[in-house]
Amino acid sequence: MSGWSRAALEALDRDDPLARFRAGFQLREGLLYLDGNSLGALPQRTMSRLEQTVRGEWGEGLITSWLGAEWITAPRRVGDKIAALLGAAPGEVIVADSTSVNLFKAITAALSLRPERGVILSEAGNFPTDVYMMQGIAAFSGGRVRAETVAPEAVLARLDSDVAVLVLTQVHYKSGAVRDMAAVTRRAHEAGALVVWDLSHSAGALPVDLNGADADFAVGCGYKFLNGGPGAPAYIFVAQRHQAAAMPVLSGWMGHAEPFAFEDDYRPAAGIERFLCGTPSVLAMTALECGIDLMAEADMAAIRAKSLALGRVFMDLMDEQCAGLGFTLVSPRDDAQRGSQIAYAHPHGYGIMQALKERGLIGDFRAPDVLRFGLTPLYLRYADMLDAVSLIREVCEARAWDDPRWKVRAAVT
Ligand SMILES: Cc1ncc(COP(=O)(O)O)c(C=O)c1O
Ligand SMILES: Nc1c(O)cccc1C(=O)C[C@H](N)C(=O)O
Repeated sequence: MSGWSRAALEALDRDDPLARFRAGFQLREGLLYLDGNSLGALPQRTMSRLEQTVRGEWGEGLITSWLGAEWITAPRRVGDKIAALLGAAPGEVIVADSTSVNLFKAITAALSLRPERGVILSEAGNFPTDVYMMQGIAAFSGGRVRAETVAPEAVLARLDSDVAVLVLTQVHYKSGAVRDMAAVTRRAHEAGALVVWDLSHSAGALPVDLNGADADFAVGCGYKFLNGGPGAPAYIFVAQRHQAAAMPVLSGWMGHAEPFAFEDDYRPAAGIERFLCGTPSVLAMTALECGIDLMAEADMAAIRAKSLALGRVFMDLMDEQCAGLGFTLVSPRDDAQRGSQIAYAHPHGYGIMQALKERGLIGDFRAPDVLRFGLTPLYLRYADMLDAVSLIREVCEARAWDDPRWKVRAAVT
């Protein structure tokens, strides 16, 4: 027995120091949104801010808004705000492009710092784009570098004098397991390698201390826990100590030392701006900034404490209500090793998730059999955990997965 009564959970909600944030999001009554680790919810303030940017800054100000509305400095301004969430210093993070593109930039910059080494290493089962980018870089290198993946538990032992760059995700997208950033970075540095961290499932979900961990490079998504909107721009961190020597391979004009000098030859900007490439999407950046500003009002220690507590409640209730229904916990039960999502494997995982979505619980399914439930402390309530698990039990007891509509998987799950 978990012992979690509705009254006890509602009492936790009443005492929740983050409770006020829920009203800051557009969430329809009755919806259980457990997918903020894939696409964060819409902050109310984003709508009015976007309208102001579109009508006033674009509509009225037109091109003068690049300076007048400070569009031109937005990548750095928003980057500095993200830096504060990641334990980085101002001038170490810039907002640009997608996470995939920033992976390319970070990996190639790291390779330029280790010209005598030829292996880009990652773990099997990492988020695909991280490994695909490694493979693309290796293919383009004409044999100079090789992309290699090993089993997660074999990564540290594989670090030797061949490895130039280690690419890892701090919180695993499928299991939610957390890597110890400081310990892994230390081991990589001892072996002479640099590390690129993908923080897509960490930023805004748990305290990150890039400089405390002596991190080299990091990248991450703006549209998950940072609530920046679908396709929000991503960010890249380059430690101050690497910035002067790390050469951008995507040498676009926005990363030039003097973009508006329109020189014939590329000269990289002195600082983090060299990791800009082309013109940023101002509307998307505006929406991202709203999400970041909202996140910055919350205490990260409170976010982490509530995220872990929501997870414990969810797992306790699953143990109690869904025992014997075919679920296997995929996420670590230990708080210290878990990010902000709970994943279960189930042989009918896809059908179960479709049935849940029809009934108002949105989570997601990751092939071949994983159901993922994202726990976003800014807008979820403890009582939502009980509603969610009760619905999961109902769907399973009714065998609602067994529906001809779900014999074929949708392209986006
Ligand atoms: C760990 C991780 N990296 C990268 C991405 C995505 O990168 P992009 O925004 O380039 O699609 C995701 C999710 O889509 C992810 O979970
Ligand atoms: N980036 C996504 C997209 O463009 C469509 C649907 C989902 C996504 C995701 O974010 C997937 C996500 N990174 C994951 O952890 O699985």
